[in-house]
Amino acid sequence: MVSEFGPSFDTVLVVDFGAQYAQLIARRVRECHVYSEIVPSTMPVEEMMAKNPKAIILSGGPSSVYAEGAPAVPHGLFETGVPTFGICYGFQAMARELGGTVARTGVAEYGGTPLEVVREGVLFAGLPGRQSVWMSHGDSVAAAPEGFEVTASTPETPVAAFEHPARGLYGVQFHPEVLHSEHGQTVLKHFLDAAGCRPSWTMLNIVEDAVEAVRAQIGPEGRAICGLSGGVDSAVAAAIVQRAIGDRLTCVFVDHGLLRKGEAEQVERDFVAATGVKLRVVDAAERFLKALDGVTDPEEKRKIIGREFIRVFEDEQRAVIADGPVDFLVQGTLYPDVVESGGGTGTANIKSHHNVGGLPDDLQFQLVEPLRTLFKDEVRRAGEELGLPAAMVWRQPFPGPGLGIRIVGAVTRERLEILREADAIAREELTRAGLDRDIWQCPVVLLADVRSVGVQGDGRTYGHPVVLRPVSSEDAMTADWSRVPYDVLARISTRITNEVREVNRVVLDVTSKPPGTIEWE
Ligand SMILES: Nc1ncnc2c1ncn2[C@@H]1O[C@H](COP(=O)(O)OP(=O)(O)OP(=O)(O)O)[C@@H](O)[C@H]1O
Ligand SMILES: O=c1[nH]c(=O)c2[nH+]cn([C@@H]3O[C@H](COP(=O)(O)O)[C@@H](O)[C@H]3O)c2[nH]1
Ligand SMILES: NC(=O)CC[C@H](N)C(=O)O
Ligand SMILES: [Mg+2]
Repeated sequence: MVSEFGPSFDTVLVVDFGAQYAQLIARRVRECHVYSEIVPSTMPVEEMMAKNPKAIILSGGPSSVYAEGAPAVPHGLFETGVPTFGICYGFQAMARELGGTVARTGVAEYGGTPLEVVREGVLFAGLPGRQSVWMSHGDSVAAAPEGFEVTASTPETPVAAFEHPARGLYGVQFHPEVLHSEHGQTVLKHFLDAAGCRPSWTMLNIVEDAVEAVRAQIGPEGRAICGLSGGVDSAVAAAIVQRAIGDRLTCVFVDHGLLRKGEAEQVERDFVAATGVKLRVVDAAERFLKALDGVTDPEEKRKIIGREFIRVFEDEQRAVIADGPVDFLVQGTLYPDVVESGGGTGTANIKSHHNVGGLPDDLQFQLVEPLRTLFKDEVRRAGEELGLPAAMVWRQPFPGPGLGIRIVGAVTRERLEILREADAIAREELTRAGLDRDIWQCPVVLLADVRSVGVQGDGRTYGHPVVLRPVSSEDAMTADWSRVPYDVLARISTRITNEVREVNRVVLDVTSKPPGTIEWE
């Protein structure tokens, strides 16, 4: 914003090399009260300079810097004199561009890694000499460019951070934007301070902006239906749209047969009570299970579920048409759904979220997605502002494709029943132990095509394992496995093997994200 007295806040550009975390970097900058926006790495430097950036951050990315077609540092960027901070791929790209060397050393680092600060310099000023950082890389900087000082290393990566303060250039191999990097936010803040960014930007009221935007998109006569799942994202999206267009909104809850025990009843009861919104409940189990018959490939499952959702919404579109045509479909899509579905610039497709990458090509609706640039915790804050009940705002996420992507193997009614029982026990025990808020979510996964031998009641069993996947996370982009107390795990295991006949083994998933994702499919 520029007034006659000059700009009131500074802008930081995040140059996106196809990172999983570009939006997260932008958000961390906004948390420092500095305005930030993401630009593609293909944007010409002149266009970037037109935005008058006070600082630039080069993001991570999936490519290898020397690979054919790898995104390059925008031509002429380092000649602009704008202070620049490279992260992971951005760090490697900076090193390479300025005459250092990058190599595939054969040793990758994923997840929590101990970092040793060898010189505080600007980035690590006042921070502990040893700290844990979050890594996700296969390439490494073998030699820093001339004039740069190496400031940190890890056991596998001798050059884990470098800087050239006189030129305003800084870089780290780790991901400071990820909360699991102990002092990441401080490192970022040190860069912003060094670049002279003033902490003068405060977030505009997300909710009011969103209501206005929805009103403008749908217009004074338009009607919408909203896919409502009982989860927080669709609840907040529905509340925003309800504010914008009132009773021209109809919510549709789809029971696809892949829900958890008691879920359909609970959503129907609690949601209407809390919001007073018009709700239609559709029993579509038959059609989803038929479409999924024999399908084992995760992406195929996701695409089928995404398509069937839309077909149900189209049926509903016809069913409520009496009040006037319905052209808009509201979804509680969040930024991570978009990123993981490969929706960023050059971002890899990790999995097609049913509501993004799983949508059919012949979609008859215009999508209304008021939360598309936000993260879960921002959505929760919006929900609180909208006055939604705490139980709804703090509900653990549950994926739209439901138990369909928690059965490794084909989905059948019998397998769903087994998983539903095991899942209900795990949820009950975690709630009883008071862990609901500590744990982001705890998928229970049925390894339907795996069998193992057990001994129960002195007899041999040949049953299936289930996996417990409790994770802690801030926004599902990264996660760590939750350290659930052993006695709680023991109770869950005993109860599941006692009460669910087909399951004779319970295993715990102790993988962070990355490298694992939260759901198994
Ligand atoms: N059973 C369902 N019926 C109707 N729409 C659904 C259903 N499940 C998911 N959706 C739609 O897909 C969107 C994405 O699902 P997702 O699970 O990411 O969000 P959510 O269920 O609203 O929140 P949460 O992430 O907390 O579970 C939802 O916001 C909603 O619009
Ligand atoms: O609505 C959804 N539709 C989907 O297709 C989908 N896939 C994963 N998830 C949820 O997203 C978060 C991140 O999950 P992953 O680490 O498995 O990608 C976790 O919270 C997952 O439960 C989905 N939600
Ligand atoms: N997260 C990243 O930016 C990874 C950078 C690069 N692709 C590597 O593997 O080293
Ligand atoms: Mg959900």
